[in-house]
Amino acid sequence: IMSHAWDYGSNDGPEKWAESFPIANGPRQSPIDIVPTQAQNDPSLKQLKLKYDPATAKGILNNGHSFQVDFTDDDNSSTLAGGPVTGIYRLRQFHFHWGSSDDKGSEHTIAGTKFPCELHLVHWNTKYPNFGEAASKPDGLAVVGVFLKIGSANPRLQQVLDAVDDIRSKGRQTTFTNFDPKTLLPASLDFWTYEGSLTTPPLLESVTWIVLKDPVSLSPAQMVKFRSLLFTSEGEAPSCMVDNFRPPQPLKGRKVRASFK
Ligand SMILES: NS(=O)(=O)c1cc(F)ccc1F
Ligand SMILES: [Zn+2]
Repeated sequence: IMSHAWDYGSNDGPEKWAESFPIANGPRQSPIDIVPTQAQNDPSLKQLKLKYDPATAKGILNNGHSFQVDFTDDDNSSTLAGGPVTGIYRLRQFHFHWGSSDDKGSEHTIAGTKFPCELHLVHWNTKYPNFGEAASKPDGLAVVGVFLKIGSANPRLQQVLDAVDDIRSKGRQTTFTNFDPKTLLPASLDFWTYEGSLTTPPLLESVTWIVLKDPVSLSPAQMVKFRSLLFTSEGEAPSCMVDNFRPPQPLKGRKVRASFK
């Protein structure tokens, strides 16, 4: 079989990942269930500073596990600073996780509540030379998580979803430019933060998670659009890209801090 073939199905799904990626049972795995009453307000947390230049949006790709919008990251045009991190982190890509029905789909949960979709904006620490190097360091990555809930249509998200028809199958990509991911964020940047990992193999324990408290909305029709993507390549028997979320992992003594009261 292909080396390190993993998926979300019943055979090679999350319960099996530890066989190829033993870190799956590590001390700082993601996602987690966030319990607001157990999060500690930390007044030392700075305001989250996000600066995104729409000109850095480059392309949109179906990678067989999700779809992602990639950004040029060869300068500090699109960055994250402040919040729980020190230094400057560069935006690399954003992607989503979603369910086959509206009652599941998010990776993080809030006191057991699942959302139909979750957005991840992936940034890497510029103290390292590139994303690949940073991804193997304990302070290498910072991922902003945003919950999406069913409600009114999200016009900004529609620009992303309009590109989905061109990348239906695994391996398809197309250009995607002039997009400001800040328009996908809620009004408030209140967040919870904890030390965790990538939520897909290789599950590297290099992520400072910054999960926004407030969700943004999308319409049922927009949710259906996510579910029109395929895990499979052209020519393979089609398999709908749905339920591409890892369930919450053990906290193992970690503290979740809140930027708000
Ligand atoms: N879902 S995630 O934000 O943890 C993630 C980001 C990457 F860049 C690569 C793998 C991942 F699983
Ligand atoms: Zn993700």
